[in-house]
Amino acid sequence: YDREEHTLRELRIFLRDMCKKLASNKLFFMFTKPVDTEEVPDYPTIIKQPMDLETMMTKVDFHRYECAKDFLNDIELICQNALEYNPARTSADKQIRHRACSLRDYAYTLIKTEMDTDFEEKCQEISKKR
Ligand SMILES: CC(=O)c1nc(NC(=O)[C@H]2CNCCN2)sc1-c1cc(O)cc(O)c1
Repeated sequence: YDREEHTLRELRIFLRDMCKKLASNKLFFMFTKPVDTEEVPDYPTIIKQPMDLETMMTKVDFHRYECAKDFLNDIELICQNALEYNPARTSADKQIRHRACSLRDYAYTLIKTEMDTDFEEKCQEISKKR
């Protein structure tokens, strides 16, 4: 099996583990599933590109991520969406913004500490060529 496909398979295994770790943290439960537009009808009028951890797990399976950077871009999207949808100075909005920033920092740190730098560089090289 060619070396590049082996590298990308290893990346998918790593990213599924990242998704699982993030989604299993109670702090991030509100980011684990798509926002329910029945419950929150004004959400799609404000947030044009929704993202959540379950959708990210599906994207891993559909080979939509070729490097950790692409994965972290979607984490960034989850975070930005929450900051945009919860701008108020109320404690409710502040807490959700804090959770969103924690998700972002936790994901970056997890990847930085658990992923080999050379491996990510190899993935980015493959991604650039495709
Ligand atoms: C993820 C997110 O951005 C989100 N933001 C919310 N904001 C509010 O409820 C603020 C908005 N300003 C006025 C006071 N309420 S609720 C919510 C959410 C929580 C869940 O448990 C599941 C879910 O799908 C979405």
